[in-house]
Formats: sequence, structure tokens, C-alpha cells
Amino acid sequence: MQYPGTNLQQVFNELSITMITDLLFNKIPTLLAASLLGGCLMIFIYKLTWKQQISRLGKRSALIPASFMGLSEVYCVLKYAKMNKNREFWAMRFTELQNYTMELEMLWKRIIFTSEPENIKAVLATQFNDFGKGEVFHDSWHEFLGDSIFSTDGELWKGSRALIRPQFIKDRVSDLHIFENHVQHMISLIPRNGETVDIAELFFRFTLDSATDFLLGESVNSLGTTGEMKFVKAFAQIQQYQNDVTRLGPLRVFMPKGNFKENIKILNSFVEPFVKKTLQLKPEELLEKTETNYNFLHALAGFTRDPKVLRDQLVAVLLAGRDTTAGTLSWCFYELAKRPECVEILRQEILDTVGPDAAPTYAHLKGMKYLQHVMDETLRLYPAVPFNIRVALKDTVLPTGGGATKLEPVGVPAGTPIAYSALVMQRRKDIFGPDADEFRPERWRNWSPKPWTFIPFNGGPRICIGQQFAYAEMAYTIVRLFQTFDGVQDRMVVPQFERCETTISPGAGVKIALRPVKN
Ligand code: HEM
Repeated sequence: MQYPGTNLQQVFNELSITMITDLLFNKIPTLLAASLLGGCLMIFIYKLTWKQQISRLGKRSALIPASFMGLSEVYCVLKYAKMNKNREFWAMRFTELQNYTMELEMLWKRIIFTSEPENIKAVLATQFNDFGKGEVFHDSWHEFLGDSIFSTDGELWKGSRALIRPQFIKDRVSDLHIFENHVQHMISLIPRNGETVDIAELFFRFTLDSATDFLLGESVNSLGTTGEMKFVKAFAQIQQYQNDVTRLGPLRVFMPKGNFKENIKILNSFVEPFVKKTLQLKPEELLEKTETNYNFLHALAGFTRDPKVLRDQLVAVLLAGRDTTAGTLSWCFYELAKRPECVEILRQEILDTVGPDAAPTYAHLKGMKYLQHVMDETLRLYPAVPFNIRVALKDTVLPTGGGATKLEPVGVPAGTPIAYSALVMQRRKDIFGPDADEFRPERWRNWSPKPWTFIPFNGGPRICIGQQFAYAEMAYTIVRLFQTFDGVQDRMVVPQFERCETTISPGAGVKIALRPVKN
């Protein structure tokens, strides 16, 4: 006997099977094909529009040949980045195209790459108002950097710059005692018996300790801690994530967030208690503390009581000031270990100027020419921010690199990202000569680079605020180290490589042995 319900059930079953089959084999493919076609059509129309816009404004630069709507090139970028060969990749493309300005069409976007001094100067200085960090950068870095000096443009940026600038005036920068304790702590950890040490690891800890001391009035004392600190690990992972996001461009939406949110929580729970404690102080208490025992947070809180502003600026300056100096010091010792004759000249200058054990003054540091050449040569070969990006805020041009002559202005419609590389430019043989890849501090003796060919601190209105602070910190550290040690031995056993995140650091560490001075 058959129940009417069973029939109905069967009908339903068959119906849903028919529907699913229809959906799977007819509707979904049709829908997919339609959206793909629609997407391609939109990209085609979009491209046509901006191609017209470009030709109204100027010429095109060298086009990077790429298939699958530019995705083949994204694959190459990621492949070379994974092999830590970002510089080589850019240099290879510039050479292939015989133009230091080139462009890629990717999906509906056009991205320009340049290592041409004239164009970099336009982006950073002469056409400053035409370019900025842009909304995409601001939004994709917002959870990390908020509305800080690093991630904003226009009035917001101006406000941040005005707030932070006074903290880096000469009087403050020349106050070197903030480095002394941390340098001595680091020196005490260096073996005296010829054992190998990874000096890069020590430099990263040292700059973290002095940066947190300067910014918060309390050092995290990473030099006194064994193993990796939770906050340090989170900070590094956040930077890596943010960097990948920038590299992926419009494909960033597909990037998994991993433990990014968790890391942001760790970072905030490190910084926020300091902000809270500072805001509990009355304005007169703050003023007194700033005068007697300066720290950046107290000084800033004298201008704003907004906890979010304080948090954002602190994180930005920590990012700007820590890895940059640590990376530069690391590369400096990596190169010095291969040039004992440079160490000898440098040490002699230190002994002649400061003596064997006195603490160097600001005037001492400024007076040592060879020391300055060593730091500049390091920054030429390894500019701390190797790759950078700006976006056109309005329709504009780049002054050169376009058309058949490669000298005509390049049309740049609003919204076009411009990636530029100080690293690639500062290794150009046509600018720095056939020995451009070599570490030769002597080259600076009777020579100075042409304007806009040496820009480790950027240039124009957004030039690094911490430049003098960074030189003072690095010079102080180098002097103190060479008063204690008189020789550096290269102990690298694996090949070195350039790890390029936001900053450039020696990926294999810097394994050396330091020879203590005999008393
Ligand atoms: C070797 C050391 C350093 C190098 C090579 C360096 C380089 C740079 C570069 C290239 C920029 C421009 C980034 C951009 O606009 O996209 C920059 C910005 C900045 N740097 Fe440095 N930096 C160093 C150390 C420091 C230190 C020690 C501090 C502070 C303690 C600092 C604070 C800043 C700030 C606040 C900005 C943002 C400026 C703005 O956007 O107006 N930097 N730095």
C-alpha cells in the first residue's frame, strides 16, 4: 500500500534532485560565465577610459609584458620576494626594458615602478601635493598604524608632523645619555673569548630597548631577556603581514588574516597601559616630568589627551625608529667584517677624536668624517626603507621615462600607485660607477652624490623626522663598540640575503667575532 505522503516525498525528492542538477550543470556555469564576461567587459571599459586619460596627460612608460591580465607578473613578484631577491627582480626588469620607469597593467589597475631620481624627486618634493600615501594604504594599514604620521595625508598628516617634530629638535637629539645604559648592556653580552656572536640579534634588541625607553620612559629590557618576547614577535609578524598586503595590491582581499588580529591585540595591550598611566597625570605633573626626565609619550601628552592619537603616534615612531637603525647597524658590521682596513681607519679616527674610553659628545660624533662615510655607505647599499609606494591624488605626470625617447612626461591619472625603490637606484652603476655594489666608504672622501640619487631618509616635506636621531644613535653605538673592541672577524657560514619587509635586514644574521682591546 502506498501512502499519499510517500508520493509527495518522492515528488519533492525528484524535484530537488532536478533543481540541484539544473543548478549545478546549467545555472551556476551560466552565472559564472556571465559574471566572468561582465567582469572582463568592465575591466576592458575601465582600461579604455584610463588609457584615454593617460594619453591626455602624457605618454606611457615601458610596459612590463605579462599574461593573464598581469597576474603572471604578480606571481613573479611573489616568487622573487620569497627567494629574497626583490632588488634583483626590479633591476632585471629595468634592464630588460631599458628604462628606469616601467609599468604593469594588472586586472583593472596600472602600477608604475621607478628608480629614476627625477621621478622620485617629483613624487616626494616638487609635486608633493600630487602624491600621497592614499586611502588604500591608510585603510589597509589602519588597524596597525591608525591615523598616525605614517599613514595619513593632508591636514591629518600635517597635524601629526607638527606634534612630533619638536621631539626631534637638536637639543633633544644631542642628549645622548639615553643610549649609554643600553649600549653598555649590549657590550656586556658580547663574548670576549673569540666566540661567534650574531650582532644583528643584539642590535635589534638594543634598538628596541632604547626606543621603548625614549618613547615610553621604560625599556622593555629585551637585552636582559632570553628567548623571544611575545610583543616583539607580534610586532614582527604584523609588519610581515602588512608588507604582504601592500605587495599583493588589489588581490589583498584574498589574503588570509592568520593571527593578525591576535597580534594587534598583543601590541595594543603592550602600548595602552603606558598611555593610560600617562593620562592619569595632571598637566602640571606632566610638565614637570617632561622637564626633569623626558620621554616622548609625556611630551606628546602635553599637546593632546586623546588616547587613540597617542597610541597611534607611539606605534608609528616605534615602527619608524627601531628596525631602521637596527638594520643599518647590522649591515654596517656585516660589511666592516669583510674590510679590516676600514675598521682600522675608523678606530683611529675614534681614538683621535674621543679617546679610548670617554663617552662621545654630539660634537665628537658630528666631527668624525670617516664615521659619517661608513654610515652613509651602509645606507647607500642598504637604505633602511628599500621599497616604498605613493599614489597619485590627482591627475598628474611624472617628468620623465615616457614615449619612444623614454624622456617624455608619463601620464598619471589620479589613483595610480607609484612604487619606487631607493635600494635599486642607489646601486645603479650608471649613477655610482662600476663599483656600485661594493662597500667603499672611501668613495665619499672627495665626492658627494648628485641631488636625489641618495635618499635613504627620503626627501621633501615628508623627509624622515628621526634622521639626526638615527645618525646620533648609530654613531654613538659604533664609537662605544670600537672603544671596547679593535677587530671584527667575519664568521658567516651561510650566504647572506636581503630580507625586505618594510625595512631591509640581513636575513642570515650577522655572525662575527669581536676582538677586545688589550689594556
Ligand atoms: C637609519 C635610520 C632611519 C632611516 C634610514 C629612516 C628612513 C625613513 C624614511 C625613508 C622615511 C619615509 C617613509 C615614507 O614616507 O614612506 C621615514 C619616515 C619617518 N621616520 Fe625615519 N628612518 C630612520 C630612523 C628613524 C628614527 C630613529 C626615527 C624616530 C625615532 C624615525 C622617525 C620617522 C618618522 C616619524 C617618519 C614619518 C615622517 C612623515 O611621514 O612625515 N626614523 N624614515
